[in-house]
Amino acid sequence: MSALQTTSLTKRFGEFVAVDGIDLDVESGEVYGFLGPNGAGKSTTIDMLLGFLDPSEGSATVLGHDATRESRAVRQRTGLLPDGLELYENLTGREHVASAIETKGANDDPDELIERVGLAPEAARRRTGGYSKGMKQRLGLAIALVGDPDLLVLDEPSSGLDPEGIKRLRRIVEAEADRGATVFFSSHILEQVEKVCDRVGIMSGGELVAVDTIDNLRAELSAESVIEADVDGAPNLASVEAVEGVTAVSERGDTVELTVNRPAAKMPALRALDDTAPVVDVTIDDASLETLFERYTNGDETPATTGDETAEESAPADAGGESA
Ligand SMILES: Nc1ncnc2c1ncn2[C@@H]1O[C@H](COP(=O)(O)OP(=O)(O)OP(=O)(O)O)[C@@H](O)[C@H]1O
Repeated sequence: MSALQTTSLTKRFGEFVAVDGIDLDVESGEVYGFLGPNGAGKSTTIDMLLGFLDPSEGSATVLGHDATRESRAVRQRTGLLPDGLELYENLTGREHVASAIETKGANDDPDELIERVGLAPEAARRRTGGYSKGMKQRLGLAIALVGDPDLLVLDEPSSGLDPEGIKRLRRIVEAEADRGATVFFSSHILEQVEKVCDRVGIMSGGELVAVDTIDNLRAELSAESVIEADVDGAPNLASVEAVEGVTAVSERGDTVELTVNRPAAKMPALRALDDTAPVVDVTIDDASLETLFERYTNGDETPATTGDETAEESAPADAGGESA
């Protein structure tokens, strides 16, 4: 069953097409990574999914509700951590969580949620005006978790988190998925998406340019490995080039560089080379997920490989310990 489905979902701002006819399909219980560099259209899509923006064309169905006409019903069952969370500076963190519980008619214990996201109880009793980015993100996550939502929409949730916060976020996402929630997780940070998501959709320039499981992306990636082999003697490059799956061969001094387009071609290529000149050392560079991402989003801004791991000025003490 789909938790979230869009049909030709489009958003134009004047002449500019921010989201260009995307067809998303996210299964119930799935952890879906919504990837793309800055400006790719992720936040605009999320705003349409939750009824904050009307589509210019197309439609979205979220948890069985029309995202535009029934946005209240969608939002009641969704926990959202928005990009650029806005807080009331004069209210404490705990007051924000308590207010979210009241608004949703939920019966969560605010202190439990605060502990779960790793915000120290003393920090939660302070006004949010002095919060660091990481503390705001933790608080935003606590608010998103209110009422055990059927769908969690997390827009760049790791932004501003330190490594401990990122690990904790991952465990929370996993626990939410185990509970049966669907998690829609937007990010330009590949490393985190790779670790938690069942499938990813890659946005570029407003278009959904790829959708696949991480395993399939990996398989496609390993399709391009570069092998550097140091040889003792003069190799016959033509016989290596003849091996199926070898796409490029070049020689630099005693080093031969081979590019293969599938994992199964690595050993035959090396054997063929070794037959012509003994191979004395080998390094294999399997392309990273980042390389694939760059290929799909070519021309767009290069994504970061790690989070904005900005140290929090007043890093919250680990109130809850490291329980999973
Ligand atoms: N209200 C608006 N008016 C005009 N253009 C807009 C508006 N909102 C977004 N855009 C443009 O639409 C494009 C997509 O923006 P969006 O915020 O959805 O991207 P994103 O993938 O979420 O990027 P980021 O990771 O930077 O948040 C950008 O070029 C942005 O400048």
